[in-house]
Amino acid sequence: MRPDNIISDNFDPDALDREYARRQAASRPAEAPAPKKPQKTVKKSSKFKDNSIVRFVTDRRTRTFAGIALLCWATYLLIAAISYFTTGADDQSAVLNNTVSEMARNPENVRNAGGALGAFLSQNFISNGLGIGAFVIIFYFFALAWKLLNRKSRISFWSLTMKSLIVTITVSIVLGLVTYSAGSWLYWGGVHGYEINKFLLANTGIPGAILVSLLLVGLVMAIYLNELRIAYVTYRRKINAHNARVAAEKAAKEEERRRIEESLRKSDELVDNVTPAGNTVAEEPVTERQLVFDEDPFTSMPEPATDNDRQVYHDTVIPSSIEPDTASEIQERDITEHCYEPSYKETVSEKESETATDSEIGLTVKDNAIQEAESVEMKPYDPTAELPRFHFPSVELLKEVKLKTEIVDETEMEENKERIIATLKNYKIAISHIEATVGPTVTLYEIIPAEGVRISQIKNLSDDIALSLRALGVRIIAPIPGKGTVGIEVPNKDPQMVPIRSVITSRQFQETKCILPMAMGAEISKDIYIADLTDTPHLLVAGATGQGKSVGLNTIITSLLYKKHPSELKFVLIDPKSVEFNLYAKLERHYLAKLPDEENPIITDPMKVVATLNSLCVEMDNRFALLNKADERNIKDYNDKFIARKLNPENGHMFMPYIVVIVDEFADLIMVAGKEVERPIARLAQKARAAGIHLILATQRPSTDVITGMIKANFPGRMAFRVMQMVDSRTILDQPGANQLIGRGDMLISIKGEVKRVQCAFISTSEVADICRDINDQMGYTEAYTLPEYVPEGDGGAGGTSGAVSDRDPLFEEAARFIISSSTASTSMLQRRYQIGYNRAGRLMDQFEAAGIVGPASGAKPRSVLMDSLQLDRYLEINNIS
Ligand SMILES: Nc1ncnc2c1ncn2[C@@H]1O[C@H](COP(=O)(O)OP(=O)(O)OP(=O)(O)O)[C@@H](O)[C@H]1O
Repeated sequence: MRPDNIISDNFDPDALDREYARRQAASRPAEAPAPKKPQKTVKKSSKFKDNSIVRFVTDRRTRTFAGIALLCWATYLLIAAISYFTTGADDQSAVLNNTVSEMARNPENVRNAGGALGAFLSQNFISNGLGIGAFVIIFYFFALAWKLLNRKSRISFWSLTMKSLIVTITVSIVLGLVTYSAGSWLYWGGVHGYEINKFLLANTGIPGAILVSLLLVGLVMAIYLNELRIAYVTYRRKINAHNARVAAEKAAKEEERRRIEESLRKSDELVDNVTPAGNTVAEEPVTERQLVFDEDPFTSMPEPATDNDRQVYHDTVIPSSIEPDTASEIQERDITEHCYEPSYKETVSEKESETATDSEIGLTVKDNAIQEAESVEMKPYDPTAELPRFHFPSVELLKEVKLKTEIVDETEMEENKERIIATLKNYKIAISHIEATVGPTVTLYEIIPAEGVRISQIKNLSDDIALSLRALGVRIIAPIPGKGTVGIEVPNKDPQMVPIRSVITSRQFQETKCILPMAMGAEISKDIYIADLTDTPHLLVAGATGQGKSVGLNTIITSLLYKKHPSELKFVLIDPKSVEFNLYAKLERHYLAKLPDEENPIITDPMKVVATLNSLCVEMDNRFALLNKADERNIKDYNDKFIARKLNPENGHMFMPYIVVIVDEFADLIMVAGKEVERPIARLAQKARAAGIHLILATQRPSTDVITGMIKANFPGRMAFRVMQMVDSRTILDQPGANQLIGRGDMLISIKGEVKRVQCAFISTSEVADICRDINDQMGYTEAYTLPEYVPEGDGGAGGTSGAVSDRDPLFEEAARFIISSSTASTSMLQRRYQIGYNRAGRLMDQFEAAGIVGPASGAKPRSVLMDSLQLDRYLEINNIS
């Protein structure tokens, strides 16, 4: 028997095999041949034997027997050791001069409760051995016995042995020192403690001996401090859990009490309404119950959920004068109307159905009575709990830019004023008042025309005013909506940039209540302009090249990153140019959403864009299904309900993050994928808002072939940077103005029909990189948010791949010839060649595969072409295709 293996914490039968083999090998005669071979033989030959030993040792009965034996042994030792303190002095001479059997022959000479053996063991373990430290050994035996008897015990054999040993030695040495000079019949630290201290005192003096003792005490404390801490934490946790349970029960009871009160109150009203006027019998129970209530409805009234509740409730609440049918109706209506809390409702419904059968009053249990699990006692769901330590990027990552205090000097302003007045005068337009507001890039001169002046007259003078002011891009707003004035925006000679830091640290942004705040920059009034993307709800961004679109998109993303936890927001970043969004790839595990198995978190391949957009449509549909199931109409209410734990995750409910889809260079996408892209975009734009999906499309070319009527109609939010032609301004804003902007982030934003001129906040690429790095350095999810898989129509279906004539694409023959002539077959090639979308090209490729023209797909590589043109001719002929 190998006790080590029996009592080891992590018992490993293989280890037992190995150990056994090792010992067998060790016990072999020295002249045994080369060590390796025989060892193997031994192992093999003893396998059967080993297994039976292992089975025996690990058998539950063996362990139990060993445990009980050890327990008895430890108890015996304890009794003998305790008895030793009162009998040891008397037994000492007998023990020292006799053997155990000699003492046993004269039991009258031994007083120890453990008899001769007890006296012998006590003397040798305590006085001659470890002193009081021997008790630690006894404790050790108890602990081992417990471990053997209790399989779930988490005591580790080696840890227990080591710790017991250290404590035993410490107790022995420390007591040996403390009682070194005490004249006693016993060595309190045992001979062991005494001898060590004798040695230490002789060699190191008192300080050396004390230091050794202190060192040992320190070691023991270090070992047990952690254990004590763990024990304390476990204890606290138990106490807290208990308190929470008690509080929850109390809250639940309180809630139930409130509901019952409410329920009874309503039934009173119903009874009053149903009871014929002047019926005195009806009044009695009400008064009675009111009296009962005044005492305590919970002690004096039976709870409706108990077995007799229906009857009591019936008897008390519903007057006997009411016809049974009416009574049951009242009951049913009352309960279904007022007991809407699921936990209670379930109970009541069950009870009701039972009672209904009993009393045959025909109560029906409504299916919809069981709603989503609601638990009053649970804390609200915390979506951020998975990443509890996530912190928003520090504003220190954004550069502090020293701004000039004076953007426009007084003389410049006065000169401009004079020129405006003079120009207007030339056209016989008199003004009664002029006032200037200096913004970061433009100054707004607000004039109040004299009476009788037609506004349109001023409107037509923008070019003349621009000429006289020698300024580019003068914009006239006539009249300024909501004010009785005409505005003339004149660019400042020295436009000022608006650093993103000033926007992010602004009070407006810090205190904003917007759900998805886009802090875009500063208005002319220098107020920070913040729009809520959820109100927008989809945004078109346009501007000629180099006018600030990309910076604008970065500003939007940054302001969202500074406000939304990764659990609340996901981005789908589409960048056909493959340059703008690369930096954001670092946000993958925190903020990005992508298709399953997609490697690149930034979508650059137009074909994948189509798949992603369609997948977003599936996500939208899935979300709507959940909203319907939860009886909610939009994501906000749904999430609120989920947070309040009124929706059961087991029924598929989950917290939904907002999804913001941003496409940089939409024109490129439309050119490649055309309708294939436009269709899902239009679908999303029409419906996705309620599902928390918002789109931002940016384009350099706001022409009507890119921003089609369908797109325009569904994108109410517009953001226009400088465009070169008025027609582009009209396309994007439905009015001129964007062509008069001065560039470098100067923009017009139209949200909910209101147009504002804003200087877009500037964020540099290095700042974006720093923010992304800061987020990436923090703990994130294991992967990006996974969008649902999208299976293109016809994929895998008979129609798509069968190659049936009716399903065959009209381009089949032409495209097949093209593929054969070019000896390569890829979907993107077909798309480019025939200007078709990804889905159609994919379908064509499937038909080619079904016809045996091309081989199966092999990852990203083009498919192999399996036919030559002659074979193709034959195929077409046989299948009657031409
Ligand atoms: N808000 C701004 N404040 C100050 N300067 C800006 C601002 N926005 C853009 N700029 C300047 O204009 C340059 C071009 O901006 P950006 O890259 O955003 O243009 P774009 O419209 O995206 O161009 P493209 O369509 O060619 O990508 C920037 O490098 C910067 O110098």
